[in-house]
Amino acid sequence: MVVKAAGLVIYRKLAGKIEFLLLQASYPPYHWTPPKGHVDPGEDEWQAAIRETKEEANLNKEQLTIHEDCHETLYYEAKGKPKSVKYWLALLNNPDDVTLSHEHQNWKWCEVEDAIKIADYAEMAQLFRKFYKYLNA
Ligand SMILES: Nc1ncnc2c1ncn2[C@H]1C[C@H](O)[C@@H](COP(=O)(O)OP(=O)(O)OP(=O)(O)O)O1
Ligand SMILES: [Mg+2]
Repeated sequence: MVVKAAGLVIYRKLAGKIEFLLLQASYPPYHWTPPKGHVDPGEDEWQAAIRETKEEANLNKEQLTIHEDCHETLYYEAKGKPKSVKYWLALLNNPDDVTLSHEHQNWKWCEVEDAIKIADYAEMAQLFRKFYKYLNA
């Protein structure tokens, strides 16, 4: 059984530059990902993505413009189980402050190459490239 998760790849535009939001886990391996988490029973991936973004970064749907047509699903193994994570791209309308839940210890706004470095996983790198291309198309 695949463990399903979902999230939002949030970006902002600051001084003409696109920056992506990454959150650092407060537990090993202290990895950096966009806000995301498990799909709860009775929820679909879209609902989970929005709920997790609120819980993890304190950002509401109203503060975001979600690009419903720009999404990607990653598949990898986490804690010995296959996991899927569906991400949609979302603009943070105003570059407001982000506040964190206890699950994270730090956050960072990163330009695309920095986001790719810090996220550190090959599929995540591809996802950032694809979403960045979408924004520059
Ligand atoms: N894109 C990825 N590819 C491969 N491994 C990853 C990727 N992202 C994270 N991992 C690793 C880091 C951890 O060792 C493990 C679980 O991380 P992650 O999927 O972020 O779940 P999580 O349990 O920390 O949080 P969440 O509840 O938000 O899904 O998988
Ligand atoms: Mg999470």
